[in-house]
Parts: sequence; C-alpha cells; structure tokens
Amino acid sequence: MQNILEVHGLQTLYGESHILHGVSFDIKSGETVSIMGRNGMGKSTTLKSILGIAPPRSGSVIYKGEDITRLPTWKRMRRDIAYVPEGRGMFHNLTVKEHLQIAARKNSRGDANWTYDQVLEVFPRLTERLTNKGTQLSGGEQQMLAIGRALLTNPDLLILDEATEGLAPLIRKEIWQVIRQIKDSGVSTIIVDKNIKVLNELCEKHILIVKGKVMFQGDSRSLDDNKAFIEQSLAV
Ligand SMILES: Nc1ncnc2c1ncn2[C@@H]1O[C@H](COP(=O)(O)OP(=O)(O)OP(=O)(O)O)[C@@H](O)[C@H]1O
Repeated sequence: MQNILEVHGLQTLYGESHILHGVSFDIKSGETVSIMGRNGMGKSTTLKSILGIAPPRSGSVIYKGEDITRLPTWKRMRRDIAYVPEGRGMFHNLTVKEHLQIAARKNSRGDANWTYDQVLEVFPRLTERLTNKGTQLSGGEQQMLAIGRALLTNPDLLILDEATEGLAPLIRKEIWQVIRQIKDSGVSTIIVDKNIKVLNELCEKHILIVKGKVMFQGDSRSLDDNKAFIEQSLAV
C-alpha cells in the first residue's frame, strides 16, 4: 500500500519555544492512525505542522508524493485534507443546516461520497437540530457537526484533534461508531485521543509523542507488547 502521508524530521517552534524535535512517521493510504501523549507534549502542534497552521522550521510533509511543507493551509485543504480542531469552531450566526451546506463540496477528483443526507444519517441527532445555531448545540452535537462538516468536503485524509475530549460517555460512543464508519469508507484518518482501549481496537497504527519526540510507533500488537511503557507515558 502507498503512503498517503510522510512526515520527516519536523522541528517546530512557537517563537523561542521549541516544541517538536524531529517528529517522523508515515501513514499508508486507508490507514487509521492514533497519536497519543499527555497534555502539552506536541500532538496538536504535530497536526498543525501537517496542516501548515504551525509550519515547521525544518523537516518535511509529503502528501500523496508531493512536498507540501511550504503550501498555505487552504491549498492543503484543496488537496482533500480535512481538519476537525479542538474547540470545533462553530459560527454563532449559522444554523446546523447552513454549516453543513456551506461545507459540502466534491473533492479534487470530483467525487462526493459523503452527501448532506448521508451525514444526517450517521448523525441523526443533527437532524433534530437543523434550525439551531451552531453555538446553541451541546458539546457533543458541536463535535458531530464539526465531523459532519469535515466529511462533506469528501476528504482523503481526515485529521481529528481530541475527537471525544470532555464528552458524555453515550455521545463518545456515537462518535466512535461514526469514526468506525469513516474508517470502513476507506478515508485515511489521524485521531488524537486519550482512550487507548478504543484506539487500540480501531487504529492500525499508533504514535506516542513525549516532549515533542516520537517515543513509540507501531501496530496494535506492538502497542499491547509495550503497554506498561505507554500507560506510564500517558499517566498524569
Ligand atoms: N500558539 C502557541 N504559542 C506558544 N506556545 C504554544 C502554542 N500552542 C501550543 N503551545 C505550547 O506548545 C506545547 C505543545 O502544545 P500542543 O497543543 O501541541 O500539545 P498537545 O500534546 O496537543 O496537548 P493538549 O492535549 O494539551 O492540546 C505546549 O507547551 C503548549 O503550551
């Protein structure tokens, strides 16, 4: 299988603060990959470097064989990368329906595998909220809307930061079910989350970041073999 993404030696700084110290990994097409790590270790910064929101000082991001390290974020999005950030970014003046309608587009190949109706089918809760403003939704509904919006761009690579953080158990369960459906639809996905159990079962590959360095990468079997070390690295 071909790599959809290769990240080589990312060194990323915010001003004088050196956050990423040579982060490298790759993702095969269709793979679902977890990024784990304690708070403040550089998970979101890794995602932001891939997206061009926090461009690395050195290192490279290769997407579908093309070096996109210096491309502006919007051009990466036009290459079918979608991002669901922490905090979700809803507009207070737009309804759920409008959020979804504005996001919907074919991808760069002209495909529209995810449609407005399909998104409502996987997130029936949103159907009941179509006329509500984005910011009137509960945290879980906002997360569903954020994922729905991302899907409607028909991405090849979906990046989810803190997909289930702070949500009620039942809502988490619904979101994990949808992430499973996204996986089954063949979209390559990067998920930052803290739930090792679900990630272990869902993802083919796992990456552990500690203080801006990749301290572990491997498949679920290897994750099991290194469980003690990984749990220790995630313990607060
Ligand atoms: N815009 C910024 N300016 C300066 N420092 C930042 C900025 N964003 C993040 N940082 C710092 O960079 C470090 C890594 O943050 P990052 O958000 O990548 O961590 P994380 O592993 O995603 O953790 P969390 O789960 O808390 O988001 C932290 O020390 C954080 O305070």
